[in-house]
Amino acid sequence: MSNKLKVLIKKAPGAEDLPLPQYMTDQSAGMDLYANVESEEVLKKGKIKLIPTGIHIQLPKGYEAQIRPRSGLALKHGITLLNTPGTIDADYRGEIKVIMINLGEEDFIIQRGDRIAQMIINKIEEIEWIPVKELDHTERKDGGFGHTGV
Ligand SMILES: O=c1ccn([C@H]2C[C@H](O)[C@@H](COP(=O)(O)OP(=O)(O)OP(=O)(O)O)O2)c(=O)[nH]1
Ligand SMILES: [Mg+2]
Repeated sequence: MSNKLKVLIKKAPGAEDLPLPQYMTDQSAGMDLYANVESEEVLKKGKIKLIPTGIHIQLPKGYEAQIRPRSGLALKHGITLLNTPGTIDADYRGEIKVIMINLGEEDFIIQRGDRIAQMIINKIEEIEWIPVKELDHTERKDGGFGHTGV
């Protein structure tokens, strides 16, 4: 057994033919997700569609998954994810779906099994608030939003 993090995964009914999310190269950060659509879906220019990926996962407590767009689809077709990065909570047991939006000039066809997005698993910190009246002084103070120039 490798020392990689083990994550339980279950295919959605009818998605048995789709591959599990996959790293496409040796050191890819993201695993590509596949479209679990019937045969094809048209994502019309300017429109949003929720596209299922055919997987349910059980992340260990203290982890999240992020769903991010694929840059090739963004650059070539103006296809991105509306809520990027999408957040998959460790207690979510539903099918992972992606909110796709077509910002390109043409309608875009999503075929069953197309690689539509990528998923990154991260460790997260659960925090507890400590309410105070004053915070630490810094040089920046409340400067932000380009206060150092652009
Ligand atoms: O791109 C996404 C984003 C979210 N989810 C699922 C997993 C996630 O754990 C759940 C809730 O997501 P989020 O917290 O972003 O949405 P919300 O609007 O706050 O819904 P909720 O009130 O259910 O938390 O929906 C997806 O399948 N795809
Ligand atoms: Mg939420």
